[in-house]
Amino acid sequence: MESSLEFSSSLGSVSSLLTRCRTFKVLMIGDSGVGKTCLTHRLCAGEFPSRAEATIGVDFRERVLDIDGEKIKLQLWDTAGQERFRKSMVQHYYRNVHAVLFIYDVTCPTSFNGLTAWMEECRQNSLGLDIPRFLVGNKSDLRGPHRADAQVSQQHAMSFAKAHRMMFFETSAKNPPNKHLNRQHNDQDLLYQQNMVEDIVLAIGSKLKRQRKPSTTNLPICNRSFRIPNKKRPEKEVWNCC
Ligand SMILES: Nc1nc2c(ncn2[C@@H]2O[C@H](COP(=O)(O)OP(=O)(O)OP(=O)(O)O)[C@@H](O)[C@H]2O)c(=O)[nH]1
Repeated sequence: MESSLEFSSSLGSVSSLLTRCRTFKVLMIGDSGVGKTCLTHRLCAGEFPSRAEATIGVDFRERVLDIDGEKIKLQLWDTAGQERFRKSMVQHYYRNVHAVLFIYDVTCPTSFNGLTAWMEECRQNSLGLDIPRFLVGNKSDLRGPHRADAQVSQQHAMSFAKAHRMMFFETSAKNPPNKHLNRQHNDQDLLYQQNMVEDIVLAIGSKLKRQRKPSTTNLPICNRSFRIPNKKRPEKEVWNCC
């Protein structure tokens, strides 16, 4: 009896080992301070980190999703926004990328204007237009009725997303999402949702699941960090960009 139990449990482990799990590399890019690290934590661990420091080189986080019975692993590459912490890494960022999240801060129009430069960097690194792109306006919890000129309007961002065939989300890595606020869909690839961190993960996973060339067995097996050695990791400065 004991041995048959052992046998069936080892069969279970073998079958779980054989369970298909495709890994996709997802690049998080955007100006320094827009919240790439916090959003990566939130998307993968479901929480806002208690401390945020400037990313040096790149950090990794992973999230495994079950989409219609298939395991999809998203490997989020949280890249450095500051030029001095990224310049020697840029080529690594863009190798074998399956999706890109362009992130800006909704309370910082400069970070939105900076998206063109990030798109240009993608182009220079031969990122094909077939790679799914997502536009994410972060820090929606800081939106207020005042100083509309110091915020990026949702209409403006939506037009940008539509023009560049991106799926658009506005969210906050900090505040819990409210699934029932201001939700609008249309049947195009463009999707606008307010404050839905979890829906961003699902949208990326669902989009990638439909991709024909998903397998990335050549991705490095790396759990968390890939940093430029011998550089001190400074505390994040307070951001007053706009
Ligand atoms: N209020 C609010 N603050 C946020 C949010 N996301 C990030 N922050 C804050 O914004 C600052 C920068 O966040 P990071 O996640 O380190 O920004 P980053 O884009 O990774 O910056 P780099 O690593 O320099 O590229 C930190 O002080 C965070 O606490 C958010 O959704 N709401």
